[in-house]
Amino acid sequence: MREQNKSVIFFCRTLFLDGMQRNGTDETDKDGRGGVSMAFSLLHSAAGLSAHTSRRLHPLRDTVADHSHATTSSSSSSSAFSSLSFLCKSHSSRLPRLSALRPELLLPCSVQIQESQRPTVPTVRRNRFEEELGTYSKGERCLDTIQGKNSNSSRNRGYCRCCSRAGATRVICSGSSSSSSSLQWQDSLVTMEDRRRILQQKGCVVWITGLSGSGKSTVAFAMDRILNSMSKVSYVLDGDKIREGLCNDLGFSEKDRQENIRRVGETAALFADAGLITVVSFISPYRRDRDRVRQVVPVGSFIEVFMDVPLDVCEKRDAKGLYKLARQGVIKAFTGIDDPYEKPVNPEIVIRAVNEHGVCVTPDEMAQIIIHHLTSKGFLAAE
Ligand SMILES: Nc1ncnc2c1ncn2[C@@H]1O[C@H](COP(=O)(O)OS(=O)(=O)O)[C@@H](OP(=O)(O)O)[C@H]1O
Ligand SMILES: Nc1ncnc2c1ncn2[C@@H]1O[C@H](COP(=O)(O)OP(=O)(O)O)[C@@H](O)[C@H]1O
Repeated sequence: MREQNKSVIFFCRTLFLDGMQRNGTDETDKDGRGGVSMAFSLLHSAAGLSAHTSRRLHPLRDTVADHSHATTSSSSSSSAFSSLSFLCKSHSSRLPRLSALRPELLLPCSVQIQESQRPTVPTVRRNRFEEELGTYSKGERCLDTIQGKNSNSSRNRGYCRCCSRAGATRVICSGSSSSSSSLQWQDSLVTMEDRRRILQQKGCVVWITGLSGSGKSTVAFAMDRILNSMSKVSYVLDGDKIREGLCNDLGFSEKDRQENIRRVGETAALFADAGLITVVSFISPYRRDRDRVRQVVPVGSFIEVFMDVPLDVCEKRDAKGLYKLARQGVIKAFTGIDDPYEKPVNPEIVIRAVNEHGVCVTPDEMAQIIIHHLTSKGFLAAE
């Protein structure tokens, strides 16, 4: 068993799910279990490993056990990517819960738990959106200022508002906050460029927005299939699927939609950081929410695709019968009927149901338009 796993680990691609990142994916999950187990579950799926819904499992203990199974079984797979291994590095706030795990569960599945070696600087990281849009109070400083370090991590963009240093690393302020956690971002020792060389592609987020029935999912999965046939590693985050798991506590109010998009945006950004062509198909009706996701993805790596399909076409399709129910008033706040949809102002790609000759465009043709864009921007090549 141990020997077998050694070889798996030797070949595998690693990805850190660091306690720090819970600030993004499970910020509203006070318990902290849901986001981590869901992230494991999604990554299992992305790697083509056996995926279990997090709700069926005891979060953490069972995902680790599940991971043990996945790692072992992946040893026979020829796909390098299916040998994904997770090194879960814990910060102090998570230790009590993780330390309850039995060592015999942890050792064979290469999940290592260790406390940060670095001295902990009492820092508090706010919601990233607030950081970028908001201002800092007197006395607040960014982590760069405290540690005097600079990072070239692709996700650490922007500038520090307190010291106004352009190109500074992630903005983390040391001011007071309602959160009592002591967080410190640890940069990965593997860069995006390292991953790009191996995968022969550059991670990005293809964000498909449009009305219900505009063809978002159809195009997303057509892209996934075509990219797969080109030996490119892609993964679709589809509204329906994510709403069953990661966002199953959310409805369709403006606030819930905002949180929905924030969570999937953070998840997509992690997937892109891991090198995947990440295809996201959500209505995402609010321009502000989409623009915020653009901010958490490296510059140039967010490709907004607008499914410019008129409401009457979507309503005629009514694949799920939801428009009919919305017109009858059974479903409230349905996008396009009694809830707003804000069209993108300057999307990278606009997809229309008919071409300039008035001929219907097939889903594969739509997918090819997006893939052509990815190729022209260099996302499907190593350099
Ligand atoms: N009130 C209301 N408005 C819009 N859509 C609704 C609503 N209620 C349920 N549904 C179904 O939920 C799917 C949209 O989920 P999303 O996560 O993409 O929505 S959003 O981005 O948070 O607005 C959407 O799926 P798609 O048809 O694939 O877009 C609908 O099937
Ligand atoms: N290019 C297309 N031409 C014609 N029908 C399409 C096209 N793309 C999708 N459809 C159909 O439209 C309906 C809604 O598509 P779907 O992908 O589920 O939309 P969304 O994810 O935006 O709700 C489905 O019945 C699908 O078969």
